Amino acid sequence: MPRTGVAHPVADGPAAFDVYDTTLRDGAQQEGMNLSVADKLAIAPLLDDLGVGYIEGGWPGAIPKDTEFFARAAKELDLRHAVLAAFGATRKPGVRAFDDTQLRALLDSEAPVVTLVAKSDSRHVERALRTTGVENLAMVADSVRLLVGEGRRVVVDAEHFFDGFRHDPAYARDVVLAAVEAGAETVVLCDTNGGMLPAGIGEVVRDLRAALGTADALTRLGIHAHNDSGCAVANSIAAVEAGAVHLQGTVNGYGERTGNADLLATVANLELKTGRSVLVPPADRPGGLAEMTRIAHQISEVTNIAPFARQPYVGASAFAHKAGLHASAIRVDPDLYQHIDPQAVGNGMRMLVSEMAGRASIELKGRELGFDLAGQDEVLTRVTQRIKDAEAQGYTYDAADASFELLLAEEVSGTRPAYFRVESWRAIVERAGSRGTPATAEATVKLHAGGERIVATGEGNGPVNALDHALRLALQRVYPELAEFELIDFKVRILDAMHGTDAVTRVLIETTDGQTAWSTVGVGPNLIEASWEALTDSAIWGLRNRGVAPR
Ligand SMILES: CC(=O)SCCNC(=O)CCNC(=O)[C@H](O)C(C)(C)COP(=O)(O)OP(=O)(O)OC[C@H]1O[C@@H](n2cnc3c(N)ncnc32)[C@H](O)[C@@H]1OP(=O)(O)O
Ligand SMILES: CC(=O)C(=O)O
Repeated sequence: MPRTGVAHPVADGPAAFDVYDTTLRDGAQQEGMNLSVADKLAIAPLLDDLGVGYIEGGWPGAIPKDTEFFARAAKELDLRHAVLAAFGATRKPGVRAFDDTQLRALLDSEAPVVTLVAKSDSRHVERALRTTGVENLAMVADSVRLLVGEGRRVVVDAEHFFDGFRHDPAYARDVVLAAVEAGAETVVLCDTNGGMLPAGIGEVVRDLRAALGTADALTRLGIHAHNDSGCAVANSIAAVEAGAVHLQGTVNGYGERTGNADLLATVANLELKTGRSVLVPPADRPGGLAEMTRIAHQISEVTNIAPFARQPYVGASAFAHKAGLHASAIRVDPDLYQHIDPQAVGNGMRMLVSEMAGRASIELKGRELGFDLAGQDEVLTRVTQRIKDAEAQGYTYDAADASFELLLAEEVSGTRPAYFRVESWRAIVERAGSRGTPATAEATVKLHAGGERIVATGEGNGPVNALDHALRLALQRVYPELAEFELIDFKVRILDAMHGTDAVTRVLIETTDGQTAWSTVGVGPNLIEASWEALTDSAIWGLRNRGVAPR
């Protein structure tokens, strides 16, 4: 087969099973996502590390950034296994394929694989394309033939296939046949509106294969599922089990509306639950399933969309255990409450401590934090009770590991790390000037550390900010390490909304020293008091974590 003008890495043909990523095309259709060319160039190698076979880079000719992406990718990307695919549509009705400017742009992209979206629901042909069924079949065949003749491998995305097949099975089948007979190597059945359920997907794929008759053996089918019914991953697996050998999806399930099938969960299910080997990670770089969690989070960094904690397999909560009964079984064997070993996908098990904890939860969390509490029933009972009492007052420890660790250290050793002793603190807010002039705050702390009594005053744009400055200023003379600590998140929650301004307040603070991030909690009837508690816990945990001895 001729391959003219192809500058990107080329794979000779489809594998027995293809994983085709469309994060950079359909994923980018997600509300709020706007990927630059540099973003796409940063994501593509991560997808290659994951081990996908294809990276759909975008729609050159329709979106200027995507045209630029393909031009730059040819020079800048060094992909080990994945092949780039350019996405576009079949020729316009009544226009020769050769003269269709968008098809020309797909050729100009020099992507070795071109994926064409084609109408396969006769209602869409008539109402959206406003042409005849016969002309649409010609649009599919002509477009595929042109691209194949120019040496491109062609995938056809049969848009609205499942709805179309149910409405007019013969026409939907004819679209598939037109693509295959013209030389498309794979026809991807799209649940474009995402409303299907797994049983229906399996049924349609099987019925189509029967309707293809002898052509079935020559036809590679794929699946492209959207998540509008919440079933995109299950629908993709149902299609694979019914015979699809090409899987499309997006990392983290990004995509139009409610997103596409999450490629990560789908491939993890296929590899770990059905025994198929579908990823081809590079031999010379860390990748594949075991790096999936890292790759998912690195891609989140580039898309600037916060990772979803409850995402299957790769989410921070995917293997986080809160209930005491779960922990007690996990202490015997983690498999009793986990569907896989989290390490298989590069994730890890975490214990959460809360009012739902039992002694086993505390023992396992303690082990995670470096405390061996096995057999220390008295300590375990005391800590469990203290946690339950504190959570009843409004504390929450599953979001404040650092405060829990300090509490545990105190119960184990009998004392709290004595880095400083607070004599008093105060904060005032002042607005000097007329309405519209920003208010400022000033705080004074008096404490004892390093054998001295220290009085320090800090200013800030609010009382907590001022207190934070004053506390650091006072302590930095004795603990210069504090200069590296930075407050990165501050959350306030009113716990008893019925009480209005005299309600109990919970403050959660996240701090970093550039290497580690830690969270602390404070609770009180007063926002500033709760904040002070979280701020002091934060300073103490940070110093203790660095191995600094009280001075
Ligand atoms: C299911 C999917 O997600 S497919 C991917 C969809 N992605 C995108 O739409 C993102 C990129 N899109 C774009 O940049 C623009 O929509 C373009 C450049 C493709 C087209 O823009 P415009 O020429 O301004 O047309 P517009 O978007 O208003 O309408 C789409 C046209 O394509 C036609 N069309 C739709 N599907 C197809 C198809 N498979 N084959 C040929 N023409 C098609 C429509 O009938 C309509 O034609 P009309 O202009 O004669 O009414
Ligand atoms: C092609 C595509 O993105 C769809 O049908 O959903």
